[in-house]
Amino acid sequence: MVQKLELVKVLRNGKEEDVFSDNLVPGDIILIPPHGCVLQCDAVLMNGTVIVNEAMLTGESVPVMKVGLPDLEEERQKLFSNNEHSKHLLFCGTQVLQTRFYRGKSVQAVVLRTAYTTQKGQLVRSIMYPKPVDFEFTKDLLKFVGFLAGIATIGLGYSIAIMIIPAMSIGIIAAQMRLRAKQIFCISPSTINTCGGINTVCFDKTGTLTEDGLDFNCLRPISSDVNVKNQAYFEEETEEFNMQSLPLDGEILKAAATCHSLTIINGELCGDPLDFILFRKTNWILEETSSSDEVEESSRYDLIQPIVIKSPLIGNQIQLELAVVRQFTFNPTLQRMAVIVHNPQEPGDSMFLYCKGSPEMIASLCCPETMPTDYQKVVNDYAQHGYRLIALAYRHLEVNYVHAQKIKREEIECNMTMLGLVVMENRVKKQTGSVINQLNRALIRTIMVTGDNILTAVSVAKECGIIKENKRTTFQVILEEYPELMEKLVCVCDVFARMSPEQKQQLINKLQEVDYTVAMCGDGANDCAALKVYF
Ligand SMILES: Nc1ncnc2c1ncn2[C@@H]1O[C@H](COP(=O)(O)OP(=O)(O)OP(=O)(O)O)[C@@H](O)[C@H]1O
Repeated sequence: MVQKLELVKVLRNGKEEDVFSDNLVPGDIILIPPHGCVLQCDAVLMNGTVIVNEAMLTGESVPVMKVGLPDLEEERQKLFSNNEHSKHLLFCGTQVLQTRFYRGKSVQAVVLRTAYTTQKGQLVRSIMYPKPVDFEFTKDLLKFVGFLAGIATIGLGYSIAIMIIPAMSIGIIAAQMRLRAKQIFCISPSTINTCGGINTVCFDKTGTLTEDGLDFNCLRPISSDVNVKNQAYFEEETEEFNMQSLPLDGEILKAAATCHSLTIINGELCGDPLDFILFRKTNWILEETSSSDEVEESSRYDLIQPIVIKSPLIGNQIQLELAVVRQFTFNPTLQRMAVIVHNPQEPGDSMFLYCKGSPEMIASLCCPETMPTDYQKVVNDYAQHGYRLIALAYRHLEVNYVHAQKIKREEIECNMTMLGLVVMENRVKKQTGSVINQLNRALIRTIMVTGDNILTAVSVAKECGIIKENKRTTFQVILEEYPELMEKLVCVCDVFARMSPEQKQQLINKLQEVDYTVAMCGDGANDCAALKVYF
């Protein structure tokens, strides 16, 4: 049930061997085929990058990119941790869609766990043998049965006490059948009683309360013409990316075209919807080199990772080609992603870092003189109207290819130049309002837990009926500085914004500590921790 019996290529004693998947042991080095495969164990990626579909574990339909463990002395000293090294972990049952590698070297991973000890194995175990849950309801039921039994012993109704347990079981079976008729399958029947007692439901915003897709609204480029006012300033709002009309020689366009984790799978461009919309808007072209032309492409781009982004061919304009040398994938805790880009027409040690992320985070990493004085005001104006904002920044780097592969992101994601803001619209789902309304009418409290900006969150919360008035707080500050206030705040606040995955989990814990019975509703990988606490 956990793993299929398949032949897997492993490297043992320096030789390639085919072994059956049930003979894999922790420490084996597996070779991942370039055309992909379904993984039969949990493993740590050692080199190259792979695109994996983890839908069967996380429910996330967008494929994710995993990168090889960095070959750094510092990294070797660290103890392996599932959370910290999640970008290097491949899970049993997930599907590798694509691999990227250099100089014909095969992509290797070290087996970490097999069979029932894998993440999938643990999931199967928890479904087959759910933990006995000590629900309040069951406790109360036993007390009640005890009470009736007491009465029965004094001769009033022995038969009632005997009947109460079968009656409860029949009730649960009937409830299960009603749920099944609505296509709701319950793996732990005792949970049904608890669901009846739910008085709080937490919702993730993006993709749960709002649509998965986004609409591009406009671009707010920043002028670098600091001579005029000695400070950068926002240019006019524009609806198109146009190289000629954009400042800084089109750096903002290059940032939007290269700073993403999109990939081509079966001829189709796949990835994060936000990245997808932004890239599509630029009209640039993404090319992935296949294994057959890998050597030729590698030599063209000085052996860099074979992702090439080209500007569209318009009239007799020169086509610009940029190669993505390294990707620092999006991390919700860091609220940003970045890429190192090289133009093969320029010297080998001239590279650019393009970074995009939340407006607050990117602003904190930019040089102050590159920031318009009204930056916060412009951000707040859009956020108050419910727009989703992404800031873009860049920095010139003097590093060669080898150095670019080893450099730590904290070392380069600083002293950047702010390029501008991308304004996106994220519409509320049609059914959201009625669901929230239904919950409110049933006197069930609704809470929004989101990684997005507080003003955007409040605007969306108002639109879908979660709040009627502004209530704001900064979760982390209160958690660290005033832990004694936390219990009171979780009882009154209805919107929790800029929440990292760990904070979402902490919030659910806190609500449970103050005796709320909490349900969590989320769609993304950043909700997994919070979803898990509920169970
Ligand atoms: N692909 C991306 N590239 C760069 N920055 C991003 C990307 N996706 C999101 N961000 C920024 O990081 C912030 C945090 O993202 P996160 O996924 O935790 O929350 P969210 O998507 O805004 O909301 P929710 O938690 O409701 O899904 C976002 O508000 C956005 O500013």
